[in-house]
Amino acid sequence: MANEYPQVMTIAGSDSDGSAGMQADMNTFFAREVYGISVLTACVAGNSYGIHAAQPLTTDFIDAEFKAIADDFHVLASKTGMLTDKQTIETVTKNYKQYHFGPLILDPVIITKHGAMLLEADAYETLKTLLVPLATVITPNFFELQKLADMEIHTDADMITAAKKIQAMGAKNVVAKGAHHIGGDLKEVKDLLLLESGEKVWLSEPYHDTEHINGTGDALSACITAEIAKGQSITVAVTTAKKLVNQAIEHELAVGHKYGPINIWQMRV
Ligand SMILES: Nc1ncnc2c1ncn2[C@@H]1O[C@H](COP(=O)(O)OP(=O)(O)O)[C@@H](O)[C@H]1O
Ligand SMILES: Cc1ncc(COP(=O)(O)OP(=O)(O)O)c(N)n1
Repeated sequence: MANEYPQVMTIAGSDSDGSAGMQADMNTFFAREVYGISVLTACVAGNSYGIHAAQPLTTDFIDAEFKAIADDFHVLASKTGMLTDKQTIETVTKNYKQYHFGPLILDPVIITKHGAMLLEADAYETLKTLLVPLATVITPNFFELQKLADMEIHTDADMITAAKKIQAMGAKNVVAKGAHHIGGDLKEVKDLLLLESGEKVWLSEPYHDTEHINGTGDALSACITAEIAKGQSITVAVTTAKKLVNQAIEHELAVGHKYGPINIWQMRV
């Protein structure tokens, strides 16, 4: 029977090494047993050593992808990834408002953990004003949190202040990642979930000392998207994603010669 299987969508760039971007999103959707649909925004040429080149797709082509999906599928939840520039953000916003693609999980990809910039600096304001207000969940990493909230973060209290600032921009629920960058204790990795109600939940998992952590942010936001599409609450979806990404980091996958991917097969259980 048509349209019975949970369908989710990623609006993201392709990462040629398979570790991050659309590839990580689709692998995560598969692992979490939802059907993944994709709007490709850009292509990245890279490998485990880093990113070599990036090419955005035209806005006309992105429009055509959205239309094709809207004409045929019943998307229950969606997520964003790499959006490159102002024009792409404007196009994504226009399409998101025009069609029905369910709750938006906004992964505000600005920079990878190895320092590659995936969003042009003059697009940060556009991201804040157009897409942040549409987000049911936003998942900034430590750098993105500071950029979006326009403040430095040194303490847990700063994390909370920054998350509240992003909520004030219109995002309903904020997952502020990477509190382990604060202080020297690397036994655990802590993220803050600031819920729409104002409740704060600290999510903690063991820290793993490995270089194979490409795509963690993508897998986390894709897993949240999948769990929400399956009907889970925000708290359960985020807690499940945090636990499963941790499992995928713990059982690392050795492919490539430098910074490898996480092991998304571990996210099936
Ligand atoms: N070395 C690590 N060990 C355990 N968890 C980690 C490690 N590095 C990142 N994480 C977790 O992976 C998730 C994604 O966070 P992060 O890597 O900061 O995002 P991004 O990929 O967007 O930069 C977070 O839940 C974070 O706590
Ligand atoms: C095409 C593409 N999109 C996103 C990323 C970054 O992925 P993310 O999981 O947010 O960050 P890292 O864990 O890879 O730092 C990417 N590399 N390529």
